[in-house]
Amino acid sequence: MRYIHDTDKFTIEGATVVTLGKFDGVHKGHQKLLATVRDKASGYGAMSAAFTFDHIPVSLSKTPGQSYIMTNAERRSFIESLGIDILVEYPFTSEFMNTEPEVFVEDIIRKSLKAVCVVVGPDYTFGKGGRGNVQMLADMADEAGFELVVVPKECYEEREISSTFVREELQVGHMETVNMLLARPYSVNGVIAKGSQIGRTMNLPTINIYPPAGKLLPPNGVYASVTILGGKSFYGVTNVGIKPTVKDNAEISVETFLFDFDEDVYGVNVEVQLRHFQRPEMKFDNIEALHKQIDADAQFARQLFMI
Ligand SMILES: Cc1cc2nc3c(=O)[nH]c(=O)nc-3n(C[C@H](O)[C@H](O)[C@H](O)COP(=O)(O)O)c2cc1C
Ligand SMILES: Nc1ncnc2c1ncn2[C@@H]1O[C@H](COP(=O)(O)OP(=O)(O)OP(=O)(O)O)[C@@H](O)[C@H]1O
Repeated sequence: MRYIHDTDKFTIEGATVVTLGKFDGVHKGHQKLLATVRDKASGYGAMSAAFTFDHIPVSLSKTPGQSYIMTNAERRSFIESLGIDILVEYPFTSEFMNTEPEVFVEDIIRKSLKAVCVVVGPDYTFGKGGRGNVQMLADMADEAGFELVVVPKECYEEREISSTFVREELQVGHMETVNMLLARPYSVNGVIAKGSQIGRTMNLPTINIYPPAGKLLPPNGVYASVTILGGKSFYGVTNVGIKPTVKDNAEISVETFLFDFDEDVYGVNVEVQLRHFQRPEMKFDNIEALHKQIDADAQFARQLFMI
């Protein structure tokens, strides 16, 4: 996949079929758009492209101080896995925010992207003050030389799927719903760090990762999880939180006890998929009480996974 970023000047040799938006989480609705882009691109013999932004300023987001379902690196790698040829991560500057929608269509969609087909949802808006919309795209399509495809909204239980919907469910730990909306498991990716090694003394070897800043996490607590490590999947149980029983700092870690696994793995990249919320994180009176609870957590997760 060609990855265009950190520049507002780019040219693409040849035509594209493009979809545009924020694509946080790349949920089921986004995936439908991207699948349409791929189909249309093969019909046109053009390249498939997604146009998004490096970041949306917090002041503009619907939820102030908002974090994101996916980091840019996660979004990029998932979009690549969907077989998209070009990803543009455009700098979201104040100059860009003030671009009139007609100028956006002319400069970006027509000249830079050389779009022969534009695929969006019915509520797509763009340009200064969000004045550009699907009607405007339809009015400009002939002259600008592209076909406009408007994909109907994908719904879940009668509500339109959106990144906002995913965030709401994630923040209350409804992992089954989140994973349904995302059409895949929500995951946290990171490099395995050394913990304080207390786990080993409890006969509970764990892998610790520190989620990147800006990554939206579900509530602190214990989750039945599947970890992808070295191309293999491992069932386990994961604590998201600050380990109040043993730590006095507030750094959030994602710590997983993998079932039937006993290797020293540090510095390796893993993906921890959170499948089911089991209980909130708690402060225990002593390590023994904590250990007993973790045994019960592991048993519960094993039952859930039927292993
Ligand atoms: C499944 C699981 C559940 C946990 N639950 C809690 C908890 O409720 N409260 C807490 O303080 N720590 C909890 N922890 C974190 C433990 O305190 C931690 O595993 C142990 O202290 C080892 O930490 P270390 O990796 O930094 O050595 C949990 C860990 C796991 C793997
Ligand atoms: N459920 C959906 N079905 C089909 N297309 C969708 C769906 N949700 C969003 N889209 C389209 O995907 C593109 C990118 O959407 P974008 O990420 O900007 O918004 P969103 O997913 O609705 O999230 P937010 O809640 O932040 O507004 C837009 O063209 C939008 O219309």
